[in-house]
Amino acid sequence: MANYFNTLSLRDQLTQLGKCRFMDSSEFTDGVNALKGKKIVIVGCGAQGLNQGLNMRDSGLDISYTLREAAIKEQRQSYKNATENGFTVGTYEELVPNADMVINLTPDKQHTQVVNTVMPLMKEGATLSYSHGFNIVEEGMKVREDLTVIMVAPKCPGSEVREEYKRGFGVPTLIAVHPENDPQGHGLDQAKAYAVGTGGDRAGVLESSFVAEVKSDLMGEQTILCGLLQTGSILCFDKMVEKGIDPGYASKLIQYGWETITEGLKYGGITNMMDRLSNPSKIKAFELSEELKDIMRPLFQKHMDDIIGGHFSKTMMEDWANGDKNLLSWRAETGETAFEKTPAGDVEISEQEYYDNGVLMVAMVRAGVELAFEAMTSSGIIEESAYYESLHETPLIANTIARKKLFEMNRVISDTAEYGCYLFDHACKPLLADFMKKIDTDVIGKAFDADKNNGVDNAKLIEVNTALRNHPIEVVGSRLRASMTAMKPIV
Ligand SMILES: NC(=O)C1=CN([C@@H]2O[C@H](COP(=O)(O)OP(=O)(O)OC[C@H]3O[C@@H](n4cnc5c(N)ncnc54)[C@H](OP(=O)(O)O)[C@@H]3O)[C@@H](O)[C@H]2O)C=CC1
Ligand SMILES: CC[C@](O)(C(C)=O)C(=O)O
Ligand SMILES: [Mg+2]
Ligand SMILES: [Mg+2]
Repeated sequence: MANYFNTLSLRDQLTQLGKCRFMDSSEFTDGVNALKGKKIVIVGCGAQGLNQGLNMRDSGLDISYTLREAAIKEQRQSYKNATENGFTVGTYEELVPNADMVINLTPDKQHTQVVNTVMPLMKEGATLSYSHGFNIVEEGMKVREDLTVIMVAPKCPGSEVREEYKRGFGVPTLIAVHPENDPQGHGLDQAKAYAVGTGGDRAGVLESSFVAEVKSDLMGEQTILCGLLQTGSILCFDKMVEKGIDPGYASKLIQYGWETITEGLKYGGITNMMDRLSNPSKIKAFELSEELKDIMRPLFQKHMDDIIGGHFSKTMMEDWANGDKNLLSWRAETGETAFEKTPAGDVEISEQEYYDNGVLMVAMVRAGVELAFEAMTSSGIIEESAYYESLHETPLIANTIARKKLFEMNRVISDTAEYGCYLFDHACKPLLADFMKKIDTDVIGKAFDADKNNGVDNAKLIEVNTALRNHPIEVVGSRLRASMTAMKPIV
């Protein structure tokens, strides 16, 4: 199998990378009808499998789970997830031959083996679905010609797919039909019905391509969504402790701080997040973030280049072949960091204090979101898609850190995202070493405007506000958020 993207002509690469159409809510009036009464069998019952299945069943669809035999026999967690929630569970032989749609929600590393096992059992004309296109795009999986191949990719961790659905909202979702596999021409209708089933249509659906999803998803998760939140957590915690801030306070400020400040981001973009700071703090956060952008830009660009060219997927697949040696040692290393090992203190931190005492965190979020967006859009990824993969998803990942720190984030995201997160973190920490030497508690741990820093130059403030409000991510963001009328608050 060869990297599918690299086999395309430049013209086709650009067409597929740029495929992205924000769908109007009127296109979903048929609801789940295209899948109503169809037998839908999900392979795997982990982060995405369980939560998508719960939503789709609540939306009136017929969902059951197929697991590998050992998982059923040993009653593993995936078996418990499915049976304790009242779903039918069966082996591949029992459930796949009758399925109208098979949804592959196993880890990306397993896709070639899973698809090669399941495909011969699938009935003529059935549909195979993915939630991430790695297997098709990076590994070049060829699927039987009579099968329809679609993708419904929630831009969010599985846990939040469920939480947002229960709140009456949903998560932005990319849908796509693989151009090589749409023999009956009904792939798009099925993908739309599936997105309604998970609640994705309430938050916004992009009709995209496997290629655009993979390249943007990998970029978002490696950089702003997971990589920078990990780097920022570790660096900010270590700095506060070095400067004498109580470790319990520092731990709490970071664990819950990302969630609190990015809630402002989710509602009103970077403008609103920065507006939550006092004017002197906002100017300071702006200056820090400009400096951070200059330092980190080459790293963001390298990640984008490695993703587009296939170097990232090649090296990750080498680690798969090597028994996940890097992934497992990096995971263990993360568990040993002082931030991870220091429990949040029993101290009250008000919502506003997370902003006031977290100026550096706000600066990191602004820098990371804008850099990821800029790197994606300059590589041919459309702005709407880049917005979801940077700004919109950051709060959803931050929610997982609030639950159980980096351990929880890395547990909930896919193994692919976790690998890329560590890769970025290892390159980013040394890059920020000199920058961090200059950092003191006035921008992390204490309020910047507490005593002497409480005046502003009007001209400077106007310049900062203009720069923030006119960034292209703010322009596309305010348009997209206008359609998210059912968004519900978290904190
Ligand atoms: N995690 C996330 O939030 C997101 C994930 N995605 C994508 O969704 C897909 C699923 O990822 P995710 O939910 O993280 O996966 P998980 O790691 O949470 O899911 C693991 C599930 O797959 C099963 N599984 C593992 N290995 C095999 C195998 N060899 N054969 C059959 N079943 C196997 C496990 O069952 P058992 O080991 O018990 O047999 C378990 O049920 C991926 O393509 C990912 O990129 C997309 C968006 C977000
Ligand atoms: C953030 C990573 C992700 O792409 C996701 C939750 O959307 C993943 O692969 O887990
Ligand atoms: Mg994703
Ligand atoms: Mg991903």
